[in-house]
Amino acid sequence: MSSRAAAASILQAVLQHGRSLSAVLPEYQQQLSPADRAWVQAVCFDVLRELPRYEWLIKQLVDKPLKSKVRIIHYLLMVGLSQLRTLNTPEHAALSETVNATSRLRQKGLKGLVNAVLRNYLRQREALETQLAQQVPLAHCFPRWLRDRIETAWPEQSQAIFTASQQRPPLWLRVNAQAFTTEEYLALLAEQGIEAHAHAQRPYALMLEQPLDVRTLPHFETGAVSVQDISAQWAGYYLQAEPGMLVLDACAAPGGKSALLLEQTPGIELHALELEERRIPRMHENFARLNLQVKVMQGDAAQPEPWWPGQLYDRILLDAPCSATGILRRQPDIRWHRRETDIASLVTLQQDILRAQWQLLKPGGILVYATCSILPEENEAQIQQFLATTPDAQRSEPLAQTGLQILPGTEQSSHGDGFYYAALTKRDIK
Ligand SMILES: C[S@@+](CC[C@H](N)C(=O)[O-])C[C@H]1O[C@@H](n2cnc3c(N)ncnc32)[C@H](O)[C@@H]1O
Repeated sequence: MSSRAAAASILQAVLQHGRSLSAVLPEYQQQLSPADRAWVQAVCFDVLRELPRYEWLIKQLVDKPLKSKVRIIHYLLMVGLSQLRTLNTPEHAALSETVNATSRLRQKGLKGLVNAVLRNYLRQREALETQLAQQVPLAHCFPRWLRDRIETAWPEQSQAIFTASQQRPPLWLRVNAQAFTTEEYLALLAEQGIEAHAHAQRPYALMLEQPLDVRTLPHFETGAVSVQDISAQWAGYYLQAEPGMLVLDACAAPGGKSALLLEQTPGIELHALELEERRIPRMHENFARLNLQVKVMQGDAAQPEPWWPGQLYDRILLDAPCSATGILRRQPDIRWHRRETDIASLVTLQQDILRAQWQLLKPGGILVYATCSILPEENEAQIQQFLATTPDAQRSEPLAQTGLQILPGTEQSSHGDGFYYAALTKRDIK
């Protein structure tokens, strides 16, 4: 399959058939060369991020909407336009390869149309792009309900959030504290000519200047480093686990935060729970690469009876299932799949999990509630509600006043994802 035809098929699967990009992309990428894999990903990310802009352009350039039987060509046109608008593909290659993909997709009869639309775009490019910027501003690249919620919650930061949510994230690494100091690992990177810099407050966090294939990093296979966004790297700091403690990671797959906890506080006993069976093998792979001992359990954090071994935990990390509105830049299809009604269901699910987990916490213990959401109802409002109805719960240092909401695109985020942390401690009120 050609890369253009693959990209069009992926977009159709995601946008017309409602499949998730993270499931569909690897299925097609398997059939492509490494260079084509990266190319297809770049096109799909671009189109999904700016979908309303591509829809608008096609509306201007195609007389009649394409019938459902030939809908694949609608997506192929987006692939063609993305090459001309964003990917800087030479024009002749973008045109001829996209037109050729029409036959690969068994729509030879529409070659002329694809050719005409792309040429038309090139002829009117400047005027179209000027009009486009007015007709479909940045905020319109997000569904109406989500845009409204973000603008209402964060009137001053919303533009920065929208801008950051359209950008490619930088690559953050977590140096394995059991293997190297950050300085030692920076020196290894420098030997290979890889530029990176350390975070001022998270001692094992490094940001690479240029993205690269992480498998080529020094000692990656033997667990020297892991990929982890900087916002996720605060989890251990707020949990404050100490050697000898029994710790639960209640929503653990793929195990990034579990690994951080064990690397940075060796000597804890860690239980990692995950609901979805299919996500568990990845956890085992990650822990094996890092040579970490974790008791992995499958079960529902909201229903502890079947899986809970019976001891109360000193620390619980609850990295709850959420709207993922803080990581729109990593999952550009989420905004088109989510419905506004999902938010209320997620808030209820989070509340159920939080209440069940609270019962498993020792008096004096700390529970850290985290999400990669930027919606207050999943975060600060959720915690306020919990505190108002849970007499033995109170906020814990260093988040004693309020939770920490990290917003993408703001200085405080260090180019990291949108994230939220609250730290709660259980008072002994007997
Ligand atoms: C935000 S992700 C966790 C990421 C993980 N902590 C890390 O840092 O690698 C949330 C996880 O919770 C799982 N999950 C969702 N509902 C759950 C439940 N009721 N009980 C346990 N796990 C659940 C999801 O399948 C998903 O793997």
